[in-house]
Amino acid sequence: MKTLVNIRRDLHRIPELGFQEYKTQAYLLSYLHSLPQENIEIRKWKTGLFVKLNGTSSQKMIGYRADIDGLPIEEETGYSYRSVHEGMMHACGHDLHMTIALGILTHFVHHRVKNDLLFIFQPAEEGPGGAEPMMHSEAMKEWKPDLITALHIAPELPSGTVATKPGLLFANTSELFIDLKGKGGHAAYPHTTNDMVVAACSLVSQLQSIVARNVDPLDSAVITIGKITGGTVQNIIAENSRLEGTIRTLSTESMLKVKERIEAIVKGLEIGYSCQASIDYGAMYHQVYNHEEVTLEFMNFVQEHTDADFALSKEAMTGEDFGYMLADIPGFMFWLGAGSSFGLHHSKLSPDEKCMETAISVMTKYLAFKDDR
Ligand SMILES: CC(=O)N[C@@H](CCC[C@H](N)C(=O)O)C(=O)O
Repeated sequence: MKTLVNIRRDLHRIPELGFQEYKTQAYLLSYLHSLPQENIEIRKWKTGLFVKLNGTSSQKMIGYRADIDGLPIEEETGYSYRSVHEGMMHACGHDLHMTIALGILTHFVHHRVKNDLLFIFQPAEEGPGGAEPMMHSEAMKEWKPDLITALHIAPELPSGTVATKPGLLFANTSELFIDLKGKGGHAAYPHTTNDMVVAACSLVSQLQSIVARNVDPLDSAVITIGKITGGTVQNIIAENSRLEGTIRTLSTESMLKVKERIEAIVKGLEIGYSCQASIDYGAMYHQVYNHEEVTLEFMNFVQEHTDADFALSKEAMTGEDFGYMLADIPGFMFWLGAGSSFGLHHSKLSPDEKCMETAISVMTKYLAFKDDR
């Protein structure tokens, strides 16, 4: 049997983007098939999996979700087990999330509980979002959990720390794609063109004013443009440019306000730069809202019945489509400290693998505790 560390490293080597997690799914299936099969039911869903462990005398179904996709980042960790997929990396800890889920699942294959347990290996968390369509799947309709939980690694917290809070944990998100089309031409004749590199630069600056001047400072919002492309070569004025980004807000009102302002600014840009613009909001994620009672129970449980250090979280501007699951099923998400000096979405993210043992110990104890409640 492989160790958890070996499993994590195997998965780390093969990061795949959303809905392309074929090798990952095959790896997970091969591991699951190596376990005693008597009480396991497995259903594939696109590149994800639903894995049900049948309880001994089930009254309830408890769900545990792990996301499985990687990011389009060229890894720079220097690990001997670094990604073998060029330009892709598990830079958000989903390799650890999957390994932890397998660790919990394996424990309960050998130590059965009364409740049914549903492990959800979900594709495309980074985009375009697997949780919402998974919620509408046949498997989820038949195996809908009564309670659902998930974790996310937190590189900035000491390894093994468990952190969460009742209520709002993660922001509402919307992707943002803006395409600009003007008039290209010779670099030496700017007066005959409408330069879309200049328009894109101006737009990025104008977008900054929305959070600074249109959103209530006590109701946080973020607009990040993570990628700009435009033009063809150094001595041609660009006819096209494209901005790619994301919007984060703590309230839905602010999300609407931000979008309204983006649309007004883009209209102004069209007039000012004699160009055409189009806006696409891509994937939007529901906020992650932890159900009060069950989250408080978990927080007390961690402090009273486990060796893990507990910290009370603040809201974060990260997004997570697990929010869609929590919108329909009671439950909670928590951060798991992973002690890395490089953060999420960084090419050198190096989580401490020992945090996986803590998570498995906390969750196996907690799920056994929930068996009588
Ligand atoms: C935990 C985490 O980092 N999640 C991602 C989710 C991204 C959603 C979507 N692609 C977007 O950019 O809005 C995050 O960036 O917070």
